[in-house]
Amino acid sequence: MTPSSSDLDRGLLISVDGPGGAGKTTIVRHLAQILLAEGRHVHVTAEPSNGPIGKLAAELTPTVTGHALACLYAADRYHHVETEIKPRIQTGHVVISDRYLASGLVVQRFDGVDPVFLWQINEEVERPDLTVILEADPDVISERLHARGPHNRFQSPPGNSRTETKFYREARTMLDEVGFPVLTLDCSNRPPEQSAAIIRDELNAMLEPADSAT
Ligand SMILES: Nc1ncnc2c1ncn2[C@@H]1O[C@H](COP(=O)(O)OP(=O)(O)O)[C@@H](O)[C@H]1O
Ligand SMILES: Cc1cn([C@H]2C[C@H](O)[C@@H](COP(=O)(O)OP(=O)(O)O)O2)c(=O)[nH]c1=O
Repeated sequence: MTPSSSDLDRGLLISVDGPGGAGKTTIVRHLAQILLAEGRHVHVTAEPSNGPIGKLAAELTPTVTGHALACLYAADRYHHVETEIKPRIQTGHVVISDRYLASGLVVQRFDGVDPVFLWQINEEVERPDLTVILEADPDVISERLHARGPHNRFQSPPGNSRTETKFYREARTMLDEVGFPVLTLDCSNRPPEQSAAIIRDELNAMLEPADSAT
């Protein structure tokens, strides 16, 4: 489907979450290229953000755990929304965030934080127009992580990919309950450009009813 000119001017927030090594950063890059080629204004961002709280969260992730780290990531998310995400949405950009709310509902569970607490500290953040949750066979993820190298302490222990997939499924259930649009995408066997094209198609399908109603 070809987007209309009103689609191209509309600011949106898309988040891409999923286990470390699933392919988030790679797919975000391809999605941005596709949307830019269609004439959209695109802004790619990530969490932890580049702002002061994001930098602190990244720096403290190896040593700070549990509720304190969960609150730090949530604080970064609110600051990220106010200083970077909302201003870009307001100027008509499609903002693509490599990790966002769904990661906030999942990662700190490895430190034993209750998912209801995680929801409560995140529930006022900007609602994404589309939350993409990547899934991949845990053995495929382990291979990709092994080849790339783990980025953080949550990715090293064996079996973590399997647990993380389960946590993301539970996060999806929470997001479904509050009516957030979620696309779960298995990217075990798909090339990343194909996953990006599926996300673009989902986005266009979501925009269609809004446009035809005007
Ligand atoms: N669909 C894919 N098929 C094969 N390898 C992939 C695919 N997507 C990503 N990779 C590779 O897997 C590794 C992890 O990808 P990355 O995008 O960094 O994941 P994430 O951001 O989810 O941690 C990288 O080396 C990347 O090149
Ligand atoms: C957004 C977010 C990230 N994190 C952590 C997980 C990772 O350690 C780090 C993001 O690292 P990153 O390099 O993006 O991991 P990957 O690309 O392999 O997925 O931030 C949290 O612990 N909680 C959060 O809410």
